[in-house]
Parts: sequence; C-alpha cells; structure tokens
Amino acid sequence: MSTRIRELIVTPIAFSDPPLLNSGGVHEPLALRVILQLVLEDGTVGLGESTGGETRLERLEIAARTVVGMDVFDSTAVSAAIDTALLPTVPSSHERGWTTSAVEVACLDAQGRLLGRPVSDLLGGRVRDAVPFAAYLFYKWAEHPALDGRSAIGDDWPEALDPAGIVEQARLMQQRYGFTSFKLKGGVFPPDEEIAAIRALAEAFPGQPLRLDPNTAWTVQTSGYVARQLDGVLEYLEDPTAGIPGMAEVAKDSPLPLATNMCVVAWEHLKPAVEQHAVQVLLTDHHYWGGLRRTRELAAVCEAFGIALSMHSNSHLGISLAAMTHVAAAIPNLDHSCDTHYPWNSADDVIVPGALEIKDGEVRVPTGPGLGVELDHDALGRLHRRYLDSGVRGRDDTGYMRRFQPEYELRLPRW
Ligand SMILES: O=C([O-])C(=O)C[C@H](O)[C@@H](O)C(=O)[O-]
Ligand SMILES: [Mg+2]
Repeated sequence: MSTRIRELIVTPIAFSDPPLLNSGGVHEPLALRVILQLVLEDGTVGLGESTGGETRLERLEIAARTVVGMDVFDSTAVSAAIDTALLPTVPSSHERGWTTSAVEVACLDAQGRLLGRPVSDLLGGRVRDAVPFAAYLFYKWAEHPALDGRSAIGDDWPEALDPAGIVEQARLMQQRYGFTSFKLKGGVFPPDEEIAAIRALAEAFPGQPLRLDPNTAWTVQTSGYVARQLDGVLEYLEDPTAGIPGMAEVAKDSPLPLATNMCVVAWEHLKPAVEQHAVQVLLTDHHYWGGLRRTRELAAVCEAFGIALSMHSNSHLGISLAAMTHVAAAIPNLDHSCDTHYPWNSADDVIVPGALEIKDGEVRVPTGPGLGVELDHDALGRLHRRYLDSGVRGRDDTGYMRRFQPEYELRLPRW
C-alpha cells in the first residue's frame, strides 16, 4: 500500500445562498467554495472543503503542485511545505492558514479511510457522540430581487426584518432542526432595534442561550451600551467592535463576555489578546487555524488561559460540517454550541445525502472511516458547471447591496 499523494484535485463550485443581511451588505445568490480530492497512489481519496474566490483558488492550486509525492501521514510536513510555497506571495499567516487547513483535512480523511477509523479517533478520540450547534439567525429579504433581466429568486425562509420576523425564523429553525441556542447576525439595523430582537427571542425562548454578532459595526461606546442593555440576556457578545485594543476597551466595563472570530484569527494574535484581556470566548475555525489538529491545540491554549471555546462558521457544505463535527467531538473544553450556516445552504450539497443530519440541534459524529461522508460526483459536476457559467469569482456583499440601494456604503463602525 502506497500512502504517497498522487494528485490533489481542486474543484471550484457555486451554490445557492439566500439574501442574508450582515454589517457589510447582503449575500449574493451564489456562494463559492472549493472542493479538494487528495488522491493517493493506491487510489484512496481524502476530501477537503475551503472558501472560494479566485485568490484562494490560486493558492490551492499552488498547494496541489506542492504536495505531489509526499506521504499523507506526514501531514505536518505537508502543511509546512505549502506554507513555505506560499510565503513569498502571501505574507499573512492567517491567509496561508486557509490553504494548509483545507489540505490537512483531506490528509486526515485519507488517513482515516486507510486505517478504517473516523477522523475524531485521529484527533484523540471523541469525548461526545453528538455535537451541539446553534441556529444562525439572519435578517433577510423574502427573496433575491429581480435583477438585469433575471427573475427574483425565492427560498424556504420568510422575510425577517424586525423582531417578529427574527422570532419566526428562530421558530422555524427549531421546528426543522431542533436548535436550542440562537445567534443573531446583527450590525444591520440601529442597535436598539437589534436589542429589541434579542429581547423578543429571550421572551419566546426562555432560558435558551442567545448571542449577538454585529461584525464590528459598533464603536467602543455603542458596544458598551449594548452590553449593559443585554446583561443577563446574552451568553456572549461577539465582535461588537474592531481590533484587539478596541475589544479590550469594551471588555473593561462589559458585564458580558466578549467573543471573537475576527480579531484573534492567527497564532500571533493570541499573546496580545491574552495580555489585554480582550476576549473571553474564542470562536475557533479549522478553516483558517491550520486544520483539525491545530484546532485541537488551540483549544488547549484557550483552556490554559481561561478562554472559553465556541466555533465559527461561514457559508459551507457537508465536507466542512463533517470536519467541524469531528474536531468539536474531540475537544473536551467545547464550552458553547458551535455555529453553522448549513441550514441555509444544505439544499445544494456535494456529499451523498444521509451521512449528516442536524437533529435536536446536534449532529451525530460519523463513525465510519475518515470524515464519514462520500462525494456525490454528479452534484460536484453540476455545482462546478454553475461556477463556470456564473462568472462569479469572489464575494461582494457590499457591491450586491448597492445594486438595490445605490447610496449604501460600507461603514465600520456604523453606529
Ligand atoms: O460569525 C461571523 O462573524 C460570521 O458568520 C461571518 C460571516 O461572514 C457571516 O457574517 C456572513 O456570512 O454574513
Ligand atoms: Mg462572528
């Protein structure tokens, strides 16, 4: 049995995304991802998934040329080789992390398939059989409006532009998936309107954990105001303002723990964040922290410094959900339920249905070899064709918003 890497197949895809609002605009009808197939000399294939867009795709193509001939069990060396190949053109370790992470997941999937063991076993074994996830609530339009001769594009989720709409969306999330904790993506409306939405959720779902994430839409002063208003209502407030010093300033007087997936996104951010007491909860994300093993290590660092652990998500499909589930299963100090966009995007997936299901707000950890999911090659071909035909090559929430509201500007902080 040869465990050498013969080829890394990199396939960009485009899949449907509803008109979800955030502090930077609104999601476009298509979101991009890249699917990796790491083929070993013996024919074993490991799967990976990463964010899309031309720049990240080019880096994955560099990685594909770098890893040929390496041993799949040498995944530390594989990551180091990719990192070295990218270093001259990609100075940010966070940015390089997006590439190494996706390949590491594919290596672990292949290793698990070779050994007949689930990826969670390669990470030390699972400490839970099911991983809890939080519903990701978004303000949203009823449909993507008609544009440039294209008809409007509807979806399964009603408009949500006020507290009643958000509560209805949360009820649907609970009915369809059984979620028992909720995260509202804020930074869309003036803070008092979002405070009202959180209060409406607290009334509708008494005792169930709530979070609010305005993605740095607020000043330090506004962040402090919201934290005081929602004291005792939120489990944590996520990225209210930008940067480690800004978060540290808010944290000084905040009665609520502050969480981030924006100001601590690389290893070199940990020291200043700890020194300045900037964050009390870290949302880890294996897609940019170097992969699943590094995420496991990050959890240990957080434990050492008394930082609680949660998990971030972006628009993603089933290979990522499987990877998130395996690593979350292997982390003892997972203090909060994980985020996932999956309900918004799962209608278009590249995996064979049935392996992963969100039920009672949880995903059962796959116990088959590797990630425990199989690629649906027809679906992959369809979504790749959609990528090619669409001409979409990056994410532009602000530009898309301006198609409908030409006066819209990206302003952070806005309030
Ligand atoms: O927790 C977060 O910051 C996110 O989920 C970031 C994402 O970009 C989300 O805001 C989105 O997709 O609109
Ligand atoms: Mg966030």
